[in-house]
Amino acid sequence: MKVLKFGGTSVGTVNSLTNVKRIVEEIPGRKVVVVSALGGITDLLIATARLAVADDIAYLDSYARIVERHIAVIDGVVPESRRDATLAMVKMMLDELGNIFKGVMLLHDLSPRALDIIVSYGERLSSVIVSNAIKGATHFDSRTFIRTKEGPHGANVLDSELTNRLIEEKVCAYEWDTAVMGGFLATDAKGEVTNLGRGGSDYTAAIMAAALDADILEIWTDVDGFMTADPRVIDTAYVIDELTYTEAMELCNFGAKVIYPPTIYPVYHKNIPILVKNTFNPSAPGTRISNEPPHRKPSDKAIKGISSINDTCLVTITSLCMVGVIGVNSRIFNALTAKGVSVFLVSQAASENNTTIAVRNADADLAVRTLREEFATELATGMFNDVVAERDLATVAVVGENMKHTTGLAGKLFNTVGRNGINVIACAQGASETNISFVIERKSLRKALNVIHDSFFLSECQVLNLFLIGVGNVGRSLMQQISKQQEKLLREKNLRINVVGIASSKRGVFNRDGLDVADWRRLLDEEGIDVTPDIIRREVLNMNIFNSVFVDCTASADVAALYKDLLSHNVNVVAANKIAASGDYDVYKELKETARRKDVKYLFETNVGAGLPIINTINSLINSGDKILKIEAVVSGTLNYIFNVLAADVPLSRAVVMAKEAGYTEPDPRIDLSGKDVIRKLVILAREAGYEVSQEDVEKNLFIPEEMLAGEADEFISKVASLDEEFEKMRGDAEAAHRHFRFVASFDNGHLSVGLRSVDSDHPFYNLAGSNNVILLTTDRYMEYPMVIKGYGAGAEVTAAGVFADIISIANIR
Ligand SMILES: NC(=O)C1=CN([C@@H]2O[C@H](COP(=O)(O)OP(=O)(O)OC[C@H]3O[C@@H](n4cnc5c(N)ncnc54)[C@H](O)[C@@H]3O)[C@@H](O)[C@H]2O)C=CC1
Ligand SMILES: N[C@@H](CC=O)C(=O)O
Repeated sequence: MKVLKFGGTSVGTVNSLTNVKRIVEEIPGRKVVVVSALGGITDLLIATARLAVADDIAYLDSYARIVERHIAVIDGVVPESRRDATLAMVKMMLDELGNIFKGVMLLHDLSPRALDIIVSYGERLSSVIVSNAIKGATHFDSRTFIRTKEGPHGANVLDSELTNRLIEEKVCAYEWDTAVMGGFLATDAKGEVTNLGRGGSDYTAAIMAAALDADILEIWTDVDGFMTADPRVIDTAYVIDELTYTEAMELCNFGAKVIYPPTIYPVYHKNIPILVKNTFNPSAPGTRISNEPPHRKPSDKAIKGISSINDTCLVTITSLCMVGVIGVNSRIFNALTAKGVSVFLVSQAASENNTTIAVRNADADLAVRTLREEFATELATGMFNDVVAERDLATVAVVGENMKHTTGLAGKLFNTVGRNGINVIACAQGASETNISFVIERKSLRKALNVIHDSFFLSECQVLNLFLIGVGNVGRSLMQQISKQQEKLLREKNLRINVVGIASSKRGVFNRDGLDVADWRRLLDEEGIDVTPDIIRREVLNMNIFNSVFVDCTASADVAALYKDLLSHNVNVVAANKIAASGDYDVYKELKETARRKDVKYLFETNVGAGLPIINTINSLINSGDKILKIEAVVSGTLNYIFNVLAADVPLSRAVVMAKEAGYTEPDPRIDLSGKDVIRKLVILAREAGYEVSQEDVEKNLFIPEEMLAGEADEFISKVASLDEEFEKMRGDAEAAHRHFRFVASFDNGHLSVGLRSVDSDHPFYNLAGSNNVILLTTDRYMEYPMVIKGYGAGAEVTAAGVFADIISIANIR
């Protein structure tokens, strides 16, 4: 036999009721159908009662809506043959209800008992309608067999013994094929109407399933089953196919509202499985909850789901005198129990110096007052410190039976949230190891849920959330590459590149759900806001999104100045911009140190040699114990290109324009022509090789007169033309002598220099075409034959590819 429970959304409309009718009528054999009130009716009943007691005549309109809703569904789902009889029954109940509202208004009295009676009409009405809608169904009035008694703090609790006996007498004793009854409803020993609490229809169904030894309890709702996390917060959350009773209990005790927590106890004792199904998608398999799901494998994910409470206050009691004193915790809990304060998390360090409890924000004042009263003497004598409450927090619970004995799980969990800048304020893990709960600031809840979901492979993919700053040559190329590669990375590497921010120097567009990079121009124009670097910083930090990467494709010092703050807030930084890595040494060190401390990345591989693997190679050599003794390099794509294209008919001024058009130069080409770009790169190389050097330490042998560099960038090209003749002569002489000009950077025995050199055909720099770069690294291990890295050293495509590689390296994919 099956017991099926249909919630308010399932019986809320003619359409959904039609589904219910179909689902039930297709089931062969005996079944019990438990229904909630029509969706929204319980709230409407309460609201109408409140209007009535407040003497507000608007209660009549509200009551009329209740009447209309019920009549409409009868018209829509009850077969014609039973429609009049059903209407008559329902109208009689609605008239009674109308009279009760009238009484409430006249008496100005809405006692809890009256309210219980009023809300009971929801299920009484819906069950009569459903029983008449379903072919061959028999209606049972659950008030006659679900019995409550008074529990702690005057609450109604199930009298299970009596209820089971009454079910035998009032239900089992009769012949029926389909029994339909209202959930939630009950009566007490005096015959007064009571109920099983909000959500109690699930509980009624579980009680029936246990009493009747059903084969299965089916909870029909409006979702496909238990999800790995709240899908409103995590768009990659998915339905869990199987859960144990413990896992389901842990999840729904802690925020997942799929089933009412007490539902699990009665069926758990009888080992009756629960199947959570979607009335609106009956073919979906749903979630099966049982003692030992048949398909569970040891290789299953350790974490089955995550749930959370967005409403937490931590109350802490501290004293150095608590150590070893027996009974402090017992006093805390007894005092709170006496006041009906529910505690859902407890944390006490082994030092016993303090006990922290988590309560709902609404209970916080009462909890603090209660504990201050309980420990009044200790507080007065200063033995105990004042009781403190920290509000506006959230609790996250990760749940899974496979967590048991999965070594390193808690470590990974806290590391993951910590790397994303989320501070864990309190935590608790029971020895059963099926739940790790921790408390964080409420504003970090979304980020925490996402990052846990992402990192524990509950999500089908890893996510990197990118802010792309700078939409010039490199930035645009990067967007094209991302747009082209996004789908493949997702498909083959389970890596989702989610661009959540794009900014030019003037406009920025930000959206945590992701932006279409292919459409960046329109997005900036139509949906963008005016930005400055400080606004960009605010947008990034306010979004507070997990696994975030700030990608700087500008040459702006103001943008580079944001890195420290971003890294401090656990935002990874990938920079094509060389300003930070080559500027003030202390800043460079601090950025690296901050990244290390915050366990995020500060990557700038493209700062030297664009897409060539130079910085990573130096890092690998150093980390494996090598020592860089000497660096000789041609690292200006622009200058190398210029010296390669100079010809009788291509003067210097033309070559500079060509380099700019090819996308090799810095936004301001004077940075290249003045040698500054090479100086920056040499400093970065030496620093990465472990030397504390600055741009001032570089000996400069430059070829553009200082005075030509003054003024505006645009004027520079026309000024350069005055050097054309001199350069043509130099070029002619070099050609005649079979020599090539190269602008060489050198680090040798601690000495840094840059300068123009002419090299002959024996020199390794002689054959260096186009904008190519070459780096010779002489190290302890590469002494006789230096390591050579050579290839394209500038250009939007290769640089963007290098930036992209830095970004991807932040994700843990292979
Ligand atoms: N082009 C190349 O071959 C290589 C370039 N790089 C570096 O990449 C960076 C970008 O170079 P390109 O794309 O060639 O230059 P670009 O001039 O084409 O692009 C820079 C972009 O940054 C924007 N920008 C400036 N200030 C900004 C701000 N405050 N906020 C947002 N955007 C801002 C500019 O409007 C411009 O669109 C530079 O730092 C350069 O040194 C590094 C390696 C190679
Ligand atoms: N302007 C630079 C670009 C790469 O860093 C160059 O010419 O090398």
